[in-house]
Formats: sequence, structure tokens, C-alpha cells
Amino acid sequence: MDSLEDTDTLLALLSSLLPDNVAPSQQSLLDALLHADGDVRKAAEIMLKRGPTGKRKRHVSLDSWLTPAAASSSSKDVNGQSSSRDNSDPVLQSRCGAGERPNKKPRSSAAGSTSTATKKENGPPPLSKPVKPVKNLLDVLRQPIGGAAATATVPRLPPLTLSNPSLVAQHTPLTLHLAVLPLELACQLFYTMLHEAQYWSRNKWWLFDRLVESPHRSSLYTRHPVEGDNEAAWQRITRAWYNGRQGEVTKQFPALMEEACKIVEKTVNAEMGKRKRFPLEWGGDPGDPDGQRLTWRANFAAANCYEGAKEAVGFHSDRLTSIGPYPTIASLSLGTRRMFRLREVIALDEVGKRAAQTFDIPLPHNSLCIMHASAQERFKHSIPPRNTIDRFHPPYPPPPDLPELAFDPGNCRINITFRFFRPDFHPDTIPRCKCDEMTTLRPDMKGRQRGWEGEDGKGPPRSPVASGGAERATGYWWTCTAGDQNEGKGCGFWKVMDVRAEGRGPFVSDLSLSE
Ligand SMILES: O=C(O)CCC(=O)C(=O)O
Ligand SMILES: [Fe+2]
Repeated sequence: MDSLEDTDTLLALLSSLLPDNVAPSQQSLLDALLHADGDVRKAAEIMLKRGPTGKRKRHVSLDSWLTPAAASSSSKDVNGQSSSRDNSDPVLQSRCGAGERPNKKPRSSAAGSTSTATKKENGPPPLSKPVKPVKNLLDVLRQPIGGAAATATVPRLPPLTLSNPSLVAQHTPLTLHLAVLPLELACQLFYTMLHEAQYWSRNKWWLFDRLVESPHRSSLYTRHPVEGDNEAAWQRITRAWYNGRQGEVTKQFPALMEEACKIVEKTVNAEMGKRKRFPLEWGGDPGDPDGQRLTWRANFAAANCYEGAKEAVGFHSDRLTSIGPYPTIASLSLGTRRMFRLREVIALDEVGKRAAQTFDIPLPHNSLCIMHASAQERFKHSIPPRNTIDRFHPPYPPPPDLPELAFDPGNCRINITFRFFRPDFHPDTIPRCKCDEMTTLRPDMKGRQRGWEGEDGKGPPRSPVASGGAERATGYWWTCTAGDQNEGKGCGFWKVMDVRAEGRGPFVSDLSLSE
């Protein structure tokens, strides 16, 4: 799954670092983050000094709180970890001086680089020595209710349930397509993927000194047989997909998934034909290995399995590293109906002026939810845990040749997100960080790059094309996520994506220029 990011995550991280008897308000957490220039560790120190009421109290160091007694004698470990603790929020990083922003302050500490370099020579460390036991992500992140906007003066908006396709289309850049596959294909594909799901894994990555694991299983599939150079590229994409974990094998689409994919492509292309396109969308020929001329094609898919009501995925926007800006992602739901929750991200210049809207979209068996261009830039999405779910009654029995299923079909949801890996975002073209790992592409959802330009006119140069051409121009960052597999230790690298300097495209804007 994609990692979480942004202010909400920083708030959640900060609160997860505090002892249980410190239960401050969102406002004081935010204050501490601001005082600490976005450095979560420093903010935690501030909170520990202040106490929950904001009064000064006896100094307690964060290390002494975080470090188990056995590890505290190893100053190298402790320093290495604490100094390289990394924000996934590039702006807050920029305030800490990381990255390539003009007039940057020196990074508060360069420690960790030696140990990181040593580790890289031998590949990433095994996921075997967490300082604290592996935790379910949702237990670690006490998600702030209502997000950062809740701290502003505008009243919170209650979630809006969008229970039919026309409501979804009216309120969001998504479309919902019900009963999209022939009934029997949908059911047989559900059984097939449920069978496969027993071999899928829970994604694991480091949040500070904790190894967390995704509260659901997932796996990556590529569409066509891959050979030669392409295979190396897919291996790198696969590794990035699994948060840098090595040894994961990309699987090929099973035959029924291929059959479903052709129908999904037709649905997506018909829908895209009706929509306004964004300048930064892929404007090239997606290739036609099956002899069909399409605007959008799926060449890989991520599959997820949620067993029971509690399995979930937290708020995130999908990583853009291989799929580029303004992607179209087609998400097929099979089995138990679950709620898909979408939350708007409010740009900084609108914070305090309007509240973020949350939408709940029920996704029944055999529905296709297309996240169209701009959905990843403007919204985060999640499958929240529930107290109960409706049991699913498959309309057909499992095929007789399928081995006995490891999961109860009445209790599970399978999700397949079909995606297009853009050739201009080939792994060879992805900037590498100081850890010598592929960086991750993230949208500037809060419009911070706009702020830079507005503030002093000295922000990073952005061509009109880099803005995406929308009213709310979006910029993008390449950020280091090597810490995900390296005990939380990244190098803090980030830089603004410059599509022209990096030679990316063709974009939809190039098509209109040539017309
Ligand atoms: O299960 C779903 O519908 C969402 C999955 C998802 O967000 C993802 O794979 O990135
Ligand atoms: Fe997602």
C-alpha cells in the first residue's frame, strides 16, 4: 500500500510518540509542530516539556522515553535513529532545511548517513530487529478526527454518503459503475483472487523505531509477460511498491483477471472520452498489444484482500512514482460490500476558510470505482474498519478444480486496482536519493509550492505545464522513502519535480499544442 503522509500523519506520529498520560488537544499538537518547524521529534520534546496543559514541567528527554533500557547504552543506535527521523511531509522537511529549496538552513544533523551507506552496500536490513514489536498500523496511528482542518475555526462538515453513481459523479472526480462484469465472471474472479490471497503479504514499513504492518493483505500483478530490460524495470517497480522490500515477486494476471481487465478498460475509456482532460495526464500512445486502440490501458494491478470487518487501509493518496501525475486508477470490488471513504485535502490558502468534506461511497460486489485524473491530487482515500459487515452470498459455487479456500468468501472483500505504468516514469528516470534508492513522487496536495511563489516570488520555477493547468495548480515532489525499510532512517532528500528538465511526457498538453 502507499504510505501515509502530510500534516495529519505528522499529528498522528507526534501523538503516537507521547506517553499515554499525555493527551493533548489537536491544537496544541499543531502548535508544537509549528514551533518545532515541523520536526516531529522536536515537537515531541516540546510536548513532553510542556505537559498536556501547556505548563512547563520537569524535562524528560524523548530518547529516554522512546529507548528501551537495553538499547539505551548504544548511543550510536539511538543517535542514528533519532537524528535521521524523517518527516514524509516535504514542506515540514523544507522548514528543517532538507532538500533543495533555495536559502535552505543546514540540516539539523547529518548523522545516520554513514550507517545508512554501510547498510545499503549489503542491501536493506532484514525486517527482523524492531526496537518495538511489529504493530498494526491503525493501532500506531491514532488518526486525528477530522484532520488538520478540524483545528481551524470553520465548523466540521459531517460525512456525506454518496449512495449512487450520479451522486458520486456530482461530488467527486470519481465515477461508480455497478454490475460491471458478467455475473459469473465476477464471481469466479472473486474465488480465484481469494485463493491467491493466501499467498499475499501484509506490507511492512518503518515509522520511526516501529515496524508497522498494513491491516490487510496485498499483492502486485503485471499484465503481460515481461522480458529482458523490462523485467529489471518491473523488479524495481515491484520493490518500490513493497516499500523497498527485496525478494517480492511480481505475479502475472490470472486468465480471469485478464478477461475482466478488458471490460474494465472499455468502461474506463468510454468514461474518459466524456471528461475534461488535465494537461499533465499521459498524452502518449499506451500501446495496443491486443490490437485495440485505447487512451488508457492497464498494464499492472494491485490487489487487496480485506478479511472481516476490521481489516482496512488508512487514508493515503496513491504513490505516483510509476504512474505519474493525474493518473486514472480503476478499482474493482468483489465480495463483501465495504465503504470507500474519500477526504478532501484543503490547500493551505483555504485552511480556516472552508472545511474538508468527507465522502462515503459504498462499494458493492462487482462495482468499478474509477478514480479519475485529479483524485490523487485533491483527495485521500481509505477503507475504514467497521464494527460489522454484511455477509456476502456468492451467486455461484466455487469452481470444482479450485483447492479449498483459506478464507471464508462470505466475509471477505477483494479489490483490484488497475493502473497504467507510464513509460516516461520508467525506474531508470526516477531521481535517486542520498541513500541511493529510488525516490517517491508525491503531489503537493496543500499547495505549498504556490505559497512559495506567492510569498517572495522566489519559489522553484514551474512551467504552466507543471501546474497541471487546473484552477488549483498542483506541484510534485520527489522524496526519500528509504527509511520505510531502513529502521525509519532516510536521508531527508526531496526535490521539486520539473517535468521539462526531467524530459517527461508526452502530456495531454503536448497533444493539444500539436493539434
Ligand atoms: O480497497 C480499496 O478499495 C482501496 C485500495 C487502495 O486504496 C489501494 O490499493 O491503493
Ligand atoms: Fe489507494
